[in-house]
Amino acid sequence: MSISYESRYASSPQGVKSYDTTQLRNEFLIENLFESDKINLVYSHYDRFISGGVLPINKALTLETIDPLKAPYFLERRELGIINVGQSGTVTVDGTAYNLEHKEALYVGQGNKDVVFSSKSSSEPAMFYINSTPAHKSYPTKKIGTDDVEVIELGSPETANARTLRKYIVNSVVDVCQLQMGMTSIKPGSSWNTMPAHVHDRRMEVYFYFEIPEGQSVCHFMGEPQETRHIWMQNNQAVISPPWSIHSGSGTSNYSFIWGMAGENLDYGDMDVCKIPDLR
Ligand SMILES: O=C(O)C(=O)C[C@H](O)C(=O)CO
Ligand SMILES: [Zn+2]
Repeated sequence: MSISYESRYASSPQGVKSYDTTQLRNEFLIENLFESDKINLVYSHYDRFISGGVLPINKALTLETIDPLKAPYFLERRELGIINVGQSGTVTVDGTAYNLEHKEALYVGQGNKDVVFSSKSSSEPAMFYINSTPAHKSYPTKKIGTDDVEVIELGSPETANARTLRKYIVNSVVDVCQLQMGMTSIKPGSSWNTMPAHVHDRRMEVYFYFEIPEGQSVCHFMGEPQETRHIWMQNNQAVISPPWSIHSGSGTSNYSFIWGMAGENLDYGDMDVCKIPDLR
């Protein structure tokens, strides 16, 4: 089989207070997203959010249904967001081919039966990072190129959090049921993402860290604002953030990450910001 999945159940904030490093990592860290000629998925019970990596090298890979969906095909009741963090590739949706270059994205609406991923070159493969959430309506499939995104500059070098945030799959760019996805790149010399930190109890979130240089790492902070924990992240790993948790990180160099979220509403800005001196 080219597709494999793992289920992660929800944890309460009370329970997480007593987790040691191993249990924290087992519950929230997603280590092996990209494996040659495989689709690796993690099905989180927070908002039934699926995160995955697709790495076609020698063959095309089909997004087949998985048992937890109990559905005849993957997108029967789901929508899908794809961002290519590798080289040139193609996603074919019910016979229509969409070429995705580095950092281009595709939104695939609910009801599409066949989704097939391929790379243009096996020596310089595409790497498709994917997020999928339950969907109640079928919206059109749409490619989002690097010129289509909404760009916001955040932070400053003085507070070590200068970064560029790009909104790819948000409802001002593409019609969606509940999925939101974007990419944030930390500027050289800065290290912090999402600082001041925030929570949004209406939505869970997953961060996928990439472009971390060899030999460097990102320390990701999670937990209730007054009860934080950390997880050391390596390149091309993701981390699940429960709705009650902050999600922020500081790297030993600059880096990028893809954020994806789902839940109650589509209001990107309705986060509850935590005052930095109040964090514990
Ligand atoms: O650097 C940031 O700030 C972010 O990228 C924040 C994420 O977009 C987020 O957490 C949205 O809720
Ligand atoms: Zn957030």
